[in-house]
Amino acid sequence: MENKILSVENLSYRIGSHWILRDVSFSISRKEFVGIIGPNGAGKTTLIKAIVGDLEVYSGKIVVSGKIGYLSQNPDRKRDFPIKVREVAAMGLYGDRGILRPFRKSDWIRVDDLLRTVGILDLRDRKAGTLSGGEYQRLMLARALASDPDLLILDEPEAGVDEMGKASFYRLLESLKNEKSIGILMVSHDIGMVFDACDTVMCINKTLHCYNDADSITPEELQSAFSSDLDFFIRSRDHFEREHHL
Ligand SMILES: Nc1ncnc2c1ncn2[C@@H]1O[C@H](COP(=O)(O)OP(=O)(O)OP(=O)(O)O)[C@@H](O)[C@H]1O
Repeated sequence: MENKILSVENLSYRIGSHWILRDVSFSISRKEFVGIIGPNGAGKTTLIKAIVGDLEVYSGKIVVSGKIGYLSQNPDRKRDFPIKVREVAAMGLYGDRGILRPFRKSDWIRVDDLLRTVGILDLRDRKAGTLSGGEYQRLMLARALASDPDLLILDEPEAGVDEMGKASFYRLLESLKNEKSIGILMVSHDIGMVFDACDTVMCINKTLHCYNDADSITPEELQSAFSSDLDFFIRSRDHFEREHHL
């Protein structure tokens, strides 16, 4: 498909004799928001690492058609580091495919545009370490957007963010997806938000247990993925029943 920006075929990864991922295949298109759910230790972060190029040896094939913007799990955050919000966002313009020359005025205008897009332009001169969890998350998003990615990957972006903050962050992702015509792949433990915000939900537990429209996934499919995490399964089932008025 022309719109496809990520294709993963038969991805397997093991450490010694222990399989972390087995035969995982899926693809993502532009304007598709995919949520990855699964119990602790299911291999979600490992899958992301393989896609962003942080795993050295795996079997299978991963094809990315374009650039990736990546928000890692628990980004390193030093409260006393004296660097401004604007400067942190500007770092996204450097890197492999970024600029390698001194900053120009037009670059700062671009940085301010990004901060405006994520809703924190008024904080641009604050020290990054003084931001709240939700504000910092938006700053990381601005930095990831700086390279104009085709695929945005987020690993548990909701850590330390309250319910209102999460909901508005997911709305922001939804609008970015359409405005910039990007694909989004997000790992999350917030099952309710994933079912509400994502177009497609992927349940993983070493293997792919389901990969379908958020509206079509059944409790049985969730149970097969979450059999080792009963609490997570019950939350998923409760959400499903609420959504389908059972
Ligand atoms: N470098 C490593 N050495 C040994 N085991 C590892 C290594 N990296 C990951 N693992 C194991 O691989 C499995 C999958 O880890 P991964 O971090 O991908 O899970 P996850 O689904 O993201 O979990 P969580 O929801 O808890 O963040 C876990 O059992 C983990 O302990």
